[in-house]
Amino acid sequence: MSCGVRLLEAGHAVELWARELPPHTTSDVAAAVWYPYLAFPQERVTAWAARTLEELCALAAHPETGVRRVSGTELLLWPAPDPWWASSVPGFRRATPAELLPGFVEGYVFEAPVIDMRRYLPYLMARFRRLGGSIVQREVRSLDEAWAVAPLVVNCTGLGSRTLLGDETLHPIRGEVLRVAPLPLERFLLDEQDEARGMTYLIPRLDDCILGGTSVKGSASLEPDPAQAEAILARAARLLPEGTRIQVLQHLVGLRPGRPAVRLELEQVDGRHVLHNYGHGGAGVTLSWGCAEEVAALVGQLTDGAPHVGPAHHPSRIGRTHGK
Ligand SMILES: Cc1cc2nc3c(=O)[nH]c(=O)nc-3n(C[C@H](O)[C@H](O)[C@H](O)COP(=O)(O)OP(=O)(O)OC[C@H]3O[C@@H](n4cnc5c(N)ncnc54)[C@H](O)[C@@H]3O)c2cc1C
Repeated sequence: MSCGVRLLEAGHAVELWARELPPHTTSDVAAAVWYPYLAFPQERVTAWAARTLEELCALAAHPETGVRRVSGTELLLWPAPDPWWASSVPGFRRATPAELLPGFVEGYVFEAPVIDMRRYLPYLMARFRRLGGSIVQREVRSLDEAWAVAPLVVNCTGLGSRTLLGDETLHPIRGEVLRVAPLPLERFLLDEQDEARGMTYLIPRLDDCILGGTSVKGSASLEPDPAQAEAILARAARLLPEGTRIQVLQHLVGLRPGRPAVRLELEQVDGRHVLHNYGHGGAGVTLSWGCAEEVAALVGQLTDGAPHVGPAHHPSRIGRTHGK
């Protein structure tokens, strides 16, 4: 959706094809807080994440986008150096002892965009349509279907590329979160260091709170696991004032598109072009605008940078997003 918006803004004709639409995509399940997690390689991810951070902060000025800037703390059970993405986050600092909860020895304090996907995805779809883009719900079984109607395809099918392209480096990383009624919590809290215990995140939003989470590589089941819900609740309770009542509203499961490296590259097949943009792991929202802008720049280079303003006689399809 971000690619579609940027391509339309650059004057390309864009039609988006998707097998599932919100609220039925992986992106709908995202927690979603800006945080580079399980996405590689570090250098490209840092640049995409930094650019996306700027864009999300700008969107946070408009409440209808569902994006809000929230401060929070990542709690550490044992000392650790600054995370590699720290330099992307203005105001990143170490927690003072008063900001730590019992049992934690250190922490990072930072402000990050929190994106309420139930609001954000409809906002993006409306923005995409207002710019002249069209959305068609359909499955693509082979890129030939898209090339049949457009010279250039942008492939943003996430985990779908495993079947579509036979990309076996792409794998599901199953994640579960709970959407719960608002909690007495103004800041987000992250506690992800102890892998054996499992990661914990509490993300307050305007009218609910997201509790997470899990991360199981290779598991492709979308069935909510009640035992995981109990475990998430127990981990969250440790970070909340004693006796806090938690009312679960929804149990969500999604499959992160894991890959050793995000695939953002142009491929030429028998003289036809496809621009891949998939494999964003646990950070698809965090990298979205940075990647979209790189895609738009590559499309610009392919089309000699010439904007394609006005009605397209032969609109090109860009993968899930199509453009010219
Ligand atoms: C529990 C959980 C928590 C997460 N939390 C965060 C977070 O806090 N921050 C963050 O940045 N990220 C988070 N993520 C990761 C994030 O959700 C993903 O990285 C992101 O959703 C990937 O986006 P995408 O557009 O590539 O894939 P998707 O959202 O899966 O979209 C792919 C689209 O392609 C379509 N498609 C696939 N195959 C085909 C086909 N053959 N034909 C036609 N259409 C097709 C699908 O129907 C869908 O519309 C989380 C994920 C999970 C599961």
